[in-house]
Amino acid sequence: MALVSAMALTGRTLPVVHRCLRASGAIIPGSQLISNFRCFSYNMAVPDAKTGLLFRQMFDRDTCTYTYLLGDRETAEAVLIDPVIELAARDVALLNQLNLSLKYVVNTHMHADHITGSGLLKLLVPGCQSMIAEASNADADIKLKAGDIVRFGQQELQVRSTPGHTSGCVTYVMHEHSLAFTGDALLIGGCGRTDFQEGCSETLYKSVHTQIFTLPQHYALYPAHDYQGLTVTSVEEEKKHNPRLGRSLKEFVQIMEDLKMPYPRKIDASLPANKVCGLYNLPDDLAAILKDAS
Ligand SMILES: N[C@@H](CCC(=O)N[C@@H](CSS)C(=O)NCC(=O)O)C(=O)O
Repeated sequence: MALVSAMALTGRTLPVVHRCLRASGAIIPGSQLISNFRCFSYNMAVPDAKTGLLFRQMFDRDTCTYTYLLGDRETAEAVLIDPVIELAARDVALLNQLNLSLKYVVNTHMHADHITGSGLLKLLVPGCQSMIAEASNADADIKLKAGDIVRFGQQELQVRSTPGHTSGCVTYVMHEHSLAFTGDALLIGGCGRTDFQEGCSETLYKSVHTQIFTLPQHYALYPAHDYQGLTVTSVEEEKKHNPRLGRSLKEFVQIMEDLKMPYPRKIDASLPANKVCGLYNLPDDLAAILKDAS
């Protein structure tokens, strides 16, 4: 359960936040108590207060997507990585509760299983800017390239290009805190599928082996999804135990070919919407929220 302080929300965003939360299945009685129906957030053991980084991992139960909130304790500037449109209100509520100011909404790639919260968050938090890799061919205020640094306060995210699941996939590395956000390139004990968008197994294998497995062993890795209830892994664990990526390239390609997974339920709505920050042809409940916010 999360207790949202209504006082912390601005008059403008509060009604929109309420509608978003209703649409996402959260219950809002007068007390502002939000049920744990679809989402949760909690403190991670690392990094701690001493590092100057405020870190929250949040989960969308519908699509098993992780959204990460990173805040610089010194300046209160913050970024969100991979927000989900139905949970934009949860993210705004948490930002307000923690007295953080959202600077960037950052995407690891153009998602196929859910609609990004980037566009809606830009409306709810005027002044924040969206980011995605240039290679994704999606719209955003800032298009990222390998080697770019995303700065918020005293914190830095290094952009590493990790294509293969899609051609615009990137991994964000925080060297100062020994951790990385791998998007769908590397999942815990798995990896992103390579059978649609511009998926390519050989490319994904090379990306992970050259850009992620070359990080120091102790770096913590945070994926964009987990379907087993796991939250975090490390370079060392994945190099030792990943049942797909720990094999030879030839074996990996065969494993990926044999997956034969059904397409994500929301792929038809997600891909066209995510090309334009999530603001296209939305279902009625989300379109109504958008109308309120604009
Ligand atoms: N059942 C889910 C979609 C599951 C899925 O396809 N996940 C993707 C990442 S989101 S495009 C994936 O790459 N999975 C790899 C794996 O091994 O699970 C839904 O319908 O949303």
